[in-house]
Amino acid sequence: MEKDADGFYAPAAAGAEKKEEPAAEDLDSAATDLIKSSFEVSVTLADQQADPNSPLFSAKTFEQLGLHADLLKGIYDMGFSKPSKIQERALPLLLSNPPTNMIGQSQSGTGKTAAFVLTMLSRIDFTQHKTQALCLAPSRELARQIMSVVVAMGKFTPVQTEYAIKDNLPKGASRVSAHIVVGTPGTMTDLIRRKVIDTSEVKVFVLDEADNMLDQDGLGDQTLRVKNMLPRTGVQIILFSATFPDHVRSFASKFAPNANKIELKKNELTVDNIHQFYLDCKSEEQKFTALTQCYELLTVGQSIIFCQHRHTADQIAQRMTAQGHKVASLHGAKDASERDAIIDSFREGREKVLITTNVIARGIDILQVNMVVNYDLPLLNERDNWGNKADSRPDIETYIHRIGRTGRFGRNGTSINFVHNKQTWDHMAEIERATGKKIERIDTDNLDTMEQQMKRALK
Ligand SMILES: Nc1ncnc2c1ncn2[C@@H]1O[C@H](COP(=O)(O)OP(=O)(O)OP(=O)(O)O)[C@@H](O)[C@H]1O
Repeated sequence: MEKDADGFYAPAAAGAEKKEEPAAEDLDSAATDLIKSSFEVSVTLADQQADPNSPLFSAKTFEQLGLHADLLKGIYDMGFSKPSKIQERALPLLLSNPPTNMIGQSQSGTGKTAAFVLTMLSRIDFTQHKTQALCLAPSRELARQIMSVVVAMGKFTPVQTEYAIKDNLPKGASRVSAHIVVGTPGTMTDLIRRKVIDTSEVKVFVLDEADNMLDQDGLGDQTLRVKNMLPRTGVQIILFSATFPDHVRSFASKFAPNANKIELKKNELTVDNIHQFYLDCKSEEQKFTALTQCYELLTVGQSIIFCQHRHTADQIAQRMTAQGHKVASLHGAKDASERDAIIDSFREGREKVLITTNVIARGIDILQVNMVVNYDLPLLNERDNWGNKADSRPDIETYIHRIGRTGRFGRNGTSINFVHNKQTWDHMAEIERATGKKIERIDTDNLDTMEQQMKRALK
């Protein structure tokens, strides 16, 4: 199967036909970047997959993991040659009978998607035209990406798929009989309630970004509602994430009882190939100046800039556009079709810089992204007992997921945090403590030194 420049698996021929042709100059630069990066990656990837300390290490082959021949064909067609550590450890447990629940943790970009997608595909009886696997993700962008992996891995199977995301089903659709349905919890609940999706034959229920999906302050209620509409017995529940904070862990164990567990230690939460920096700004306003100074670096590959609020993302995008830069902004206030167009265009490399909020902090896999900027550090949205906004604390999990948008599957990546006052300094120190990783200062006094320092990290 053809992989896009960024490694996104477009649904076979239909996707390829729909794609507009990029301008010739874009093609040139994309091709040069691609050749360079895939060469570097193929050299280092083999080394990393042979290093027992790497999250990409495996002692086994895909053949040894007990997968059906049609799925092996799909895997090799996607260009995978060896499993990663999480795939090697999780797949035999996931595929054994009787089916057992799984709570699986592995760092961002280490191949969790393949582990749960192969499980869904392995458990389907293709002679039955009934929905047998449901997968939930926190955003439509991630649901669409997971679907592209289902379609790519299932290319040599007769799998039928359907989305449960907003504005996607044809109006008036009365029944979905696809084997696998991937979606977001609100729409999935709605479609099951309206009996558009029949859950009576569901055998596998996957939560990607499971800690987020189970969080009682967020999507937890909706996810639980979906689970309560599934058969009481015989459903294998699979939870995956790079993070499982303590307050979610115990709920996860109740949600997926008697699960096999694969866990990370605290100091393993982030991968070493993401180089973390901070930029010392004098004020909130100086952050924007610093950002524009970094612009050349931001466009060396592709980059994602994270802001706390939608209006900040829009504002920065407007100001950068006014200065003649080509950037895109994406957040939850945009409508569904606009969101799809923006992320697809970024995946195709049409824009080099994407300014966004936490909406795409998790799961999004675009191999060409080699820099992530935390323009605002992520904050927990906490309230005190009286419902007032509590003192802000950094959101460690979101930080880990945000920086994980770069450094995918052994590639080098860089993250830059903007700090500008005592509070943001304290937040950064707390993030360093929690992840056990040092965040290095970037020297902004001398732009040349700064550029050299950053380019070294990107090599
Ligand atoms: N065995 C493999 N060999 C080569 N590439 C792989 C393999 N497994 C996964 N990949 C690639 O690695 C990248 C990251 O995989 P994936 O998106 O599944 O990571 P993840 O662990 O789910 O990350 P996150 O926590 O950010 O969601 C993808 O581009 C995927 O195609």
